[in-house]
Amino acid sequence: MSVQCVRVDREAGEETRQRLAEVDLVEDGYDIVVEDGWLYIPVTDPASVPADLDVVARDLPVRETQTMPGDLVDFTASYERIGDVIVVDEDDPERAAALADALMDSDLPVRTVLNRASKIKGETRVRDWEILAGDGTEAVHREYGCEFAIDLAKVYFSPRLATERHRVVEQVSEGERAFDMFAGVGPFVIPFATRGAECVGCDVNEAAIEYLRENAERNGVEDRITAIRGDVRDVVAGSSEYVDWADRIVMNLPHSADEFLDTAVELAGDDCVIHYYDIQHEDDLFGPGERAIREAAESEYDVTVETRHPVRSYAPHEQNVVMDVRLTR
Ligand SMILES: C[S@@+](CC[C@H](N)C(=O)[O-])C[C@H]1O[C@@H](n2cnc3c(N)ncnc32)[C@H](O)[C@@H]1O
Repeated sequence: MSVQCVRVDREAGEETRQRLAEVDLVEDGYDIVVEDGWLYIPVTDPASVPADLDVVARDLPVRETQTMPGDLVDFTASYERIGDVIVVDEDDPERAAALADALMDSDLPVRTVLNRASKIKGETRVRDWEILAGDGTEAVHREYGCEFAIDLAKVYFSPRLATERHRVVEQVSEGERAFDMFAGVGPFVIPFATRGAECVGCDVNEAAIEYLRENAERNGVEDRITAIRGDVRDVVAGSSEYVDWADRIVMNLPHSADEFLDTAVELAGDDCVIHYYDIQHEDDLFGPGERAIREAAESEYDVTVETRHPVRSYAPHEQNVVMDVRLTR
């Protein structure tokens, strides 16, 4: 997949990587690649890259897990970075404590180290955390020029979807109307609004809606975002305001998006693209979603699947996939 990268002479590679890492700009989800004497370092936010560095787009291999940098090579655990919070997944308490100490002593910008203490669960898709070092579960994360305040103990957020979200964001044009049915803290609608879209983000989680409002203000787009708390089915059924309204709909609730397709069809205007996220077995990644969408929409709309691709692997033989589906009538 095409990713924004800093391209530097190989000789200056490590120094540049460290410089970008210090300001939290290295995108951990892709491998760094060397080719023809150049090093390509994927970045989270091309707009914040210092002006003396070249930013180019190129294909890079997706990195399934991030391994610990230089001074932490003894640890094989993977990690994710959300602002200055590092998230690890370590079952052994002694190793977890040693890992947290090593991370706090490393040259990474780290305020807190969290260990996963449960799976993502329930309607709000939040997990339990063990605080291994530092304080609190709140972070401010930057993604492609936008800033998101997040409390990981209260809301869902995954930095691994950054490139996929950016792919969708790039399709948005000024003046269009976008509805995110499961908006979380706003990683789709906030960048949509920065491109001039009029957006609605709905979420059943009160804390997510509070952060969505705060993040809209942080990014100066509060005038273009309406944040609504509630089950999106009730929100749409209870008001005609958004019926036939949307040019674009985001459905990122992968295990149960099919249960919300009737609501999506109600929201859709005459020409509407749905970004439909799903988790399916590798034997038939797209069939179940496509059949469900056709069943919900085909009596009213022509249905065209414009894009389909895996986003990341979810479990052995299971993939998180996306389809961009256009409904026209
Ligand atoms: C997988 S998260 C996605 C959040 C965000 N779109 C993102 O990419 O980070 C799904 C979100 O849907 C919300 N949710 C679950 N059921 C819902 C419902 N019936 N109506 C509205 N939101 C719901 C959860 O609270 C959660 O924030």
